[in-house]
Amino acid sequence: MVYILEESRILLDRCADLVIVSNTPKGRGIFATKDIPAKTIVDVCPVLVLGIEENTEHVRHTSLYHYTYNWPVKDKDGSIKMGQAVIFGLGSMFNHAIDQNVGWERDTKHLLVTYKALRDIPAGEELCISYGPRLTFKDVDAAEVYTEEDGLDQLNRIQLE
Ligand SMILES: C[S@@+](CC[C@H](N)C(=O)[O-])C[C@H]1O[C@@H](n2cnc3c(N)ncnc32)[C@H](O)[C@@H]1O
Repeated sequence: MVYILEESRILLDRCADLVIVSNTPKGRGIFATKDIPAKTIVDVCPVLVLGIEENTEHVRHTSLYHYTYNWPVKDKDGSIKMGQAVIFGLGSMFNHAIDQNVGWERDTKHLLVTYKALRDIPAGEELCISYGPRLTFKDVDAAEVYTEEDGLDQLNRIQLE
Protein backbone atom coordinates (compact mmCIF):
# COMPACT_ATOMS: atom_id res chain seq x y z
CA MET A 1 0.00 0.00 0.00
CA VAL A 2 1.25 3.53 -0.87
CA TYR A 3 0.69 6.32 1.64
CA ILE A 4 0.49 9.84 0.26
CA LEU A 5 0.35 12.69 2.76
CA GLU A 6 -2.59 15.01 2.11
CA GLU A 7 -0.39 18.16 2.13
CA SER A 8 1.89 16.72 -0.55
CA ARG A 9 -0.98 16.22 -3.02
CA ILE A 10 -1.47 19.11 -5.42
CA LEU A 11 -4.51 19.31 -7.64
CA LEU A 12 -3.56 19.51 -11.31
CA ASP A 13 -6.32 21.67 -12.79
CA ARG A 14 -6.21 21.65 -16.55
CA CYS A 15 -8.38 23.05 -19.33
CA ALA A 16 -9.27 20.38 -21.91
CA ASP A 17 -10.48 22.77 -24.63
CA LEU A 18 -7.10 23.46 -26.18
CA VAL A 19 -5.18 22.45 -29.29
CA ILE A 20 -1.59 22.89 -30.33
CA VAL A 21 -1.19 24.47 -33.78
CA SER A 22 2.12 23.67 -35.43
CA ASN A 23 2.50 26.38 -38.05
CA THR A 24 1.76 29.81 -36.59
CA PRO A 25 4.07 32.81 -37.33
CA LYS A 26 5.43 32.24 -33.79
CA GLY A 27 6.09 28.51 -34.34
CA ARG A 28 3.86 26.14 -32.41
CA GLY A 29 1.14 27.79 -30.33
CA ILE A 30 -1.80 26.92 -28.06
CA PHE A 31 -5.33 27.85 -29.16
CA ALA A 32 -8.76 27.62 -27.51
CA THR A 33 -11.29 25.28 -29.16
CA LYS A 34 -14.13 26.52 -26.92
CA ASP A 35 -14.79 29.78 -25.07
CA ILE A 36 -12.70 29.88 -21.89
CA PRO A 37 -14.15 32.06 -19.11
CA ALA A 38 -11.92 34.58 -17.28
CA LYS A 39 -10.04 33.15 -14.26
CA THR A 40 -10.15 29.56 -15.57
CA ILE A 41 -7.04 27.63 -14.60
CA VAL A 42 -5.61 26.70 -17.97
CA ASP A 43 -2.83 24.43 -16.70
CA VAL A 44 -0.61 23.62 -13.75
CA CYS A 45 2.90 22.65 -14.86
CA PRO A 46 5.75 21.10 -12.89
CA VAL A 47 9.15 22.75 -13.21
CA LEU A 48 12.79 21.65 -13.07
CA VAL A 49 14.91 24.30 -11.37
CA LEU A 50 18.40 24.60 -12.88
CA GLY A 51 21.48 25.30 -10.77
CA ILE A 52 23.06 28.70 -11.41
CA GLU A 53 26.18 27.15 -12.99
CA GLU A 54 24.24 24.45 -14.80
CA ASN A 55 22.35 27.24 -16.51
CA THR A 56 25.21 29.67 -17.25
CA GLU A 57 27.72 26.98 -18.29
CA HIS A 58 25.43 24.65 -20.22
CA VAL A 59 21.71 25.34 -20.80
CA ARG A 60 22.29 29.00 -21.71
CA HIS A 61 24.20 27.80 -24.80
CA THR A 62 21.40 25.54 -26.05
CA SER A 63 17.97 26.08 -27.63
CA LEU A 64 16.42 24.92 -24.34
CA TYR A 65 17.37 28.32 -22.90
CA HIS A 66 14.60 29.94 -24.99
CA TYR A 67 12.08 27.85 -23.05
CA THR A 68 13.26 28.63 -19.52
CA TYR A 69 11.66 31.01 -17.03
CA ASN A 70 13.33 33.22 -14.44
CA TRP A 71 13.23 31.38 -11.14
CA PRO A 72 14.74 32.23 -7.74
CA VAL A 73 17.54 29.77 -7.01
CA LYS A 74 19.66 29.20 -3.90
CA ASP A 75 23.34 29.61 -4.82
CA LYS A 76 26.21 27.60 -3.26
CA ASP A 77 26.75 30.34 -0.62
CA GLY A 78 23.06 30.14 0.38
CA SER A 79 22.09 33.47 -1.20
CA ILE A 80 19.03 33.67 -3.45
CA LYS A 81 19.83 34.58 -7.05
CA MET A 82 17.69 34.84 -10.16
CA GLY A 83 18.21 31.59 -12.02
CA GLN A 84 16.22 29.64 -14.58
CA ALA A 85 13.76 26.75 -14.58
CA VAL A 86 12.49 24.44 -17.31
CA ILE A 87 8.68 24.24 -17.41
CA PHE A 88 7.25 20.86 -18.38
CA GLY A 89 4.10 20.49 -20.43
CA LEU A 90 2.02 23.20 -22.07
CA GLY A 91 3.74 25.96 -20.11
CA SER A 92 6.65 25.83 -22.54
CA MET A 93 4.36 26.19 -25.55
CA PHE A 94 2.71 29.53 -24.72
CA ASN A 95 3.93 32.26 -27.07
CA HIS A 96 4.47 35.90 -26.13
CA ALA A 97 2.04 38.77 -26.70
CA ILE A 98 2.08 42.21 -25.07
CA ASP A 99 -1.72 42.01 -24.73
CA GLN A 100 -1.47 38.57 -23.10
CA ASN A 101 -4.69 36.73 -22.22
CA VAL A 102 -3.03 34.26 -19.81
CA GLY A 103 -1.23 35.12 -16.57
CA TRP A 104 1.13 32.83 -14.69
CA GLU A 105 2.23 32.42 -11.11
CA ARG A 106 5.25 30.62 -9.62
CA ASP A 107 4.75 28.24 -6.71
CA THR A 108 8.34 28.04 -5.48
CA LYS A 109 7.40 25.70 -2.61
CA HIS A 110 5.80 23.02 -4.78
CA LEU A 111 7.84 23.78 -7.95
CA LEU A 112 4.83 24.49 -10.12
CA VAL A 113 3.58 27.24 -12.42
CA THR A 114 -0.16 27.92 -12.61
CA TYR A 115 -1.58 29.53 -15.74
CA LYS A 116 -4.90 31.37 -15.54
CA ALA A 117 -7.14 33.12 -18.13
CA LEU A 118 -6.89 36.87 -17.50
CA ARG A 119 -10.14 37.56 -19.38
CA ASP A 120 -12.76 35.66 -21.39
CA ILE A 121 -10.93 33.94 -24.24
CA PRO A 122 -13.11 33.19 -27.27
CA ALA A 123 -12.83 29.91 -29.20
CA GLY A 124 -10.17 30.19 -31.92
CA GLU A 125 -7.96 32.69 -30.07
CA GLU A 126 -4.32 31.92 -29.26
CA LEU A 127 -3.40 31.69 -25.58
CA CYS A 128 -0.38 33.90 -24.95
CA ILE A 129 1.57 35.03 -21.92
CA SER A 130 3.92 38.01 -21.57
CA TYR A 131 7.65 37.21 -21.55
CA GLY A 132 8.40 40.74 -20.29
CA PRO A 133 10.15 43.59 -22.07
CA ARG A 134 13.47 41.90 -23.00
CA LEU A 135 12.87 39.43 -25.82
CA THR A 136 15.53 37.22 -27.44
CA PHE A 137 13.65 37.18 -30.79
CA LYS A 138 11.77 39.56 -33.08
CA ASP A 139 8.15 39.83 -31.93
CA VAL A 140 5.96 39.13 -34.98
CA ASP A 141 3.15 41.19 -33.40
CA ALA A 142 5.31 44.29 -33.04
CA ALA A 143 4.49 46.93 -35.63
CA GLU A 144 7.41 48.30 -37.61
CA VAL A 145 7.88 51.88 -36.39
CA TYR A 146 9.18 54.20 -39.09
CA THR A 147 11.04 57.28 -37.91
CA GLU A 148 12.73 60.04 -39.86
CA GLU A 149 16.08 58.75 -38.54
CA ASP A 150 15.38 55.31 -40.04
CA GLY A 151 14.73 57.01 -43.38
CA LEU A 152 18.02 58.92 -43.20
CA ASP A 153 19.94 55.77 -42.23
CA GLN A 154 18.41 53.97 -45.18
CA LEU A 155 19.33 56.83 -47.51
CA ASN A 156 22.94 56.88 -46.24
CA ARG A 157 23.20 53.14 -46.72
CA ILE A 158 21.87 53.32 -50.25
CA GLN A 159 24.33 56.13 -51.09
CA LEU A 160 27.27 54.12 -49.74
CA GLU A 161 26.45 50.99 -51.69
C1 LIG B 1 8.66 29.11 -25.10
S1 LIG B 1 8.81 28.93 -26.82
C2 LIG B 1 7.12 28.96 -27.34
C3 LIG B 1 6.80 27.79 -28.23
C4 LIG B 1 7.43 27.89 -29.61
N1 LIG B 1 6.58 28.69 -30.48
C5 LIG B 1 7.67 26.52 -30.21
O1 LIG B 1 7.25 26.26 -31.35
O2 LIG B 1 8.34 25.69 -29.59
C6 LIG B 1 9.46 30.53 -27.19
C7 LIG B 1 9.80 30.74 -28.65
O3 LIG B 1 8.60 30.93 -29.43
C8 LIG B 1 8.78 31.95 -30.39
N2 LIG B 1 7.87 33.08 -30.06
C9 LIG B 1 7.10 33.22 -28.97
N3 LIG B 1 6.41 34.37 -29.00
C10 LIG B 1 6.74 34.99 -30.16
C11 LIG B 1 6.38 36.23 -30.74
N4 LIG B 1 5.53 37.10 -30.19
N5 LIG B 1 6.95 36.55 -31.95
C12 LIG B 1 7.82 35.72 -32.55
N6 LIG B 1 8.20 34.52 -32.04
C13 LIG B 1 7.67 34.15 -30.85
C14 LIG B 1 10.24 32.39 -30.28
O4 LIG B 1 10.98 31.62 -31.22
C15 LIG B 1 10.62 32.00 -28.87
O5 LIG B 1 12.00 31.76 -28.70
